[in-house]
Amino acid sequence: MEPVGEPNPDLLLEFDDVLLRRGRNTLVGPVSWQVAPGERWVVLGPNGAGKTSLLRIAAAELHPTSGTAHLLGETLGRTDVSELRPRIGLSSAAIAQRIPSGETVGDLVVSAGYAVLGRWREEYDEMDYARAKEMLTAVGVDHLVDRTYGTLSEGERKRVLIARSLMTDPEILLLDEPAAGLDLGGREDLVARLAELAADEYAPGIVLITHHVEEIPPGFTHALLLRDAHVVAQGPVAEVVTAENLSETFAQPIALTVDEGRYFARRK
Ligand SMILES: Nc1ncnc2c1ncn2[C@@H]1O[C@H](COP(=O)(O)OP(=O)(O)OP(=O)(O)O)[C@@H](O)[C@H]1O
Repeated sequence: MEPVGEPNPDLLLEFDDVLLRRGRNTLVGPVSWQVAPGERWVVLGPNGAGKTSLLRIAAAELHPTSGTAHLLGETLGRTDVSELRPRIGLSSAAIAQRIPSGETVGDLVVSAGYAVLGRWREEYDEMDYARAKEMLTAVGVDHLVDRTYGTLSEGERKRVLIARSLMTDPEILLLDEPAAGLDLGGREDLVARLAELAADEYAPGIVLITHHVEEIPPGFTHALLLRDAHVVAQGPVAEVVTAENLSETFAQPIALTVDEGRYFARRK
């Protein structure tokens, strides 16, 4: 076996030749990737490119088949992931599906601090609820605190999930397609909130997955483009999100417009 290097304590994520296989399929990699504090990354790629699989490794939910994944100064496979996970904020469709529809928004956000879905046997104190309210305010849905999750619109749900993933004051925030299923207004609203979060110097490092360049919030600093499990390009967003790189990533000729920090793409 290759010797495993020590993690760099100054990085949030450090992937060295990370490869994920299931049977004969390579879902990810090999990917070498580093995310430093303060960076805001967007991971872009077509359906099936391996984005969610990559994010699940970053969330300590999957271990690489080979290569090394260091997360928050720990090495996957050598550390207790139950201690690592509260330090990682994750919002994904898989989490959303597990939420009981009768759960109130307040309880749902507060329970993140206890790494459980549903409040069931736990009792939370006022400080927890005050923090939950703060997180809901940060994404503009504090007025929904007493509503049940099942009664929320898709856009409201997405924002509540982001508030939930911020509850533990994570060192890194991982958002898997937060704008999926939103209408134009909902998307624009979410992009604006994420741009605010990106500009907040106290916000954690952020990795956001999307299929659409229109969903890249202004202020995001870096991009990684994935196609067929491979990295097409990665680095500073303006250098990476280009018509040429997008054409290669999506396997068709793409024209790109950049306007006031926003990106717009169409097929040529
Ligand atoms: N357990 C598994 N066994 C075999 N193949 C899998 C498994 N899980 C995922 N895959 C395949 O791996 C590939 C990457 O999946 P992944 O969900 O990471 O892609 P994605 O880029 O997030 O896609 P999408 O944009 O459609 O959500 C897909 O082709 C998927 O079918």
